Amino acid sequence: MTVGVLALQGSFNEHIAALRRLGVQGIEIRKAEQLLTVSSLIIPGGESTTMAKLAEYHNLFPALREFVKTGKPVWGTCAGLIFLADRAVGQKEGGQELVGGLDCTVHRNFFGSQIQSFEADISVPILTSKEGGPETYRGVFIRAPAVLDVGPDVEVLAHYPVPSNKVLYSSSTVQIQEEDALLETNVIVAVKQRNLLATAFHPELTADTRWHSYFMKMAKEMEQGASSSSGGTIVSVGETSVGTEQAKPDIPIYQ
Ligand SMILES: NC(=O)CC[C@H](N)C(=O)O
Repeated sequence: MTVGVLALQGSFNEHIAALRRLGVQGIEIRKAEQLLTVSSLIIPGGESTTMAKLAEYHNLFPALREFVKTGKPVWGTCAGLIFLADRAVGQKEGGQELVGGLDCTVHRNFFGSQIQSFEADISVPILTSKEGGPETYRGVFIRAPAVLDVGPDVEVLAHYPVPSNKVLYSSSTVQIQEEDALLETNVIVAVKQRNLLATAFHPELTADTRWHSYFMKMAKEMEQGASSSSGGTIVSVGETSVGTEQAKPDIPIYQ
């Protein structure tokens, strides 16, 4: 089982380092044909308009769509979430191309501008039940998007409660109401739809590798489901493997 990391722009090195801490080798993907060499893919955070322009320039969109369509596991973080969404609002003038496949609408900069970036502990029951560890996960939200609505096949994995009077955008599911000013709105920040996983925050910038481990297990389960003859092997770096003791991080990360 080999993991590709789209390496056009953004935090692809940090994802590769997080995978390495789990003993998994991440392969940088810059060309369409390289997608044929990996069985799962991570689309990192960064700046989605720039990333889309680069993907367009390198004619990557058809191959990325094909990868998603064939049911291979893909995880989009932040800008990667925007890439995977079927619908996006708050885009720059002229819009931007999306890979799509994930039946949801995202708001590109839901939480505001770069200076409104923040960190918060979010409750992710599925992560705790599958990976153990603390009840909450430290989410790093950098000019983060959010999911405004989801289709029937999309599972919501995490919400971030925002005081309703701070919600900058309203839609059918995310609404601001004067009388609700002191109430909280549960904004969707992590979702899963069959082979697709998406988070509005940046797990690759924390020391906690549970999201990467969760994605690896999801990929492994899907691969085993797809081919009962082979369970797939993780390309290991050093002697560690998924779920074993973590090696010392080799890049600066938020603790
Ligand atoms: N940290 C991120 O990936 C930010 C994404 C950003 N909101 C965008 O439009 O691309």
